[in-house]
Amino acid sequence: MAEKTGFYAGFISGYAVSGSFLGTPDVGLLTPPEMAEVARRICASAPNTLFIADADTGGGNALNVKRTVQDLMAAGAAGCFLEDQAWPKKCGHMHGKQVIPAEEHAVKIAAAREVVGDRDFFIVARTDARSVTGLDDAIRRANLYIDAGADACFVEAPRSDEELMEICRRTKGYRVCNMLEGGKTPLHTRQELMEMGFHLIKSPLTTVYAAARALVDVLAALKRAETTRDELHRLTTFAEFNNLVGLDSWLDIEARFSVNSSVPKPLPAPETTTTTEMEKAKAKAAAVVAGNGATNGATNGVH
Ligand SMILES: C[C@](O)(C(=O)O)[C@H](CC(=O)O)C(=O)O
Ligand SMILES: [Mg+2]
Repeated sequence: MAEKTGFYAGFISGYAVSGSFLGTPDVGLLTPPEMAEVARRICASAPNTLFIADADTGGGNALNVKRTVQDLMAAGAAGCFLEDQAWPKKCGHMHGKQVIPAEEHAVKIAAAREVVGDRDFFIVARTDARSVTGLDDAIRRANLYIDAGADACFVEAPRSDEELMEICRRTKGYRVCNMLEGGKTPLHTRQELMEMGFHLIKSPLTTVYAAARALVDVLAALKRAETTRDELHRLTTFAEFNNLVGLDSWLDIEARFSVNSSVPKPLPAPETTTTTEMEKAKAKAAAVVAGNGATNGATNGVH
């Protein structure tokens, strides 16, 4: 849906996958192999979209980071986030977070960089230190992680426009900003954040919250009225949904390769659908990531 809407990149949110895949809050229950499996399915269903996956803490030390990054690359992701929380982590906007020593996380970022080598995979180093040791330490950590090999830094959960601007003034590399509805950071447009100095902007929970709102409301209506005949405006139509999941292209294969059809006709050679280097560069330079969750609200689109 994000791809069809015109987003060319998306974020696969740990919070959203915890909620939709496990039915649990984002408090360290989702494991890296589960995230890699979801990422594999999402990347396969939208092969022309770049996806950055949330790798949380990477699952442990440098060894776990190596496996996690390799798995996400094999899944088809274009990049990942690696954060400096102590395990079990919590959603960045929740209370009670703890961080590991900065030098320990810098080593994990360096390990991720080594695994990536000269392949094109975007590493975002996230720090959760703002609510633990303060903004100055968070900024120091972000710069340390850039020096260790991250492409971009993400200071999690700044609390005001002043803090957003301070982060842009004092951090190196590409900067990521998160627009989380109901979180600690004021909501801004892509343009406003880019003017402050952010390069990659995501709305990680927009789709999962929109899907949850719709499900809660329609189920309540069904329970109350015991029919949905007056609720059809809340739903996609049969045809609309079939179109979203590409029914026509599958029916075309069925028609051409059924036993009753004559000799199957191969399609003309497809146009190149792989992501070009230019598109990847575009995503690195200036992207707005919107929460992408498909039907289960697990992922986000990017402008
Ligand atoms: C972006 C995020 O990593 C996610 O999983 O969606 C979140 C939300 C956030 O903290 O900004 C998370 O891990 O908590
Ligand atoms: Mg997360």
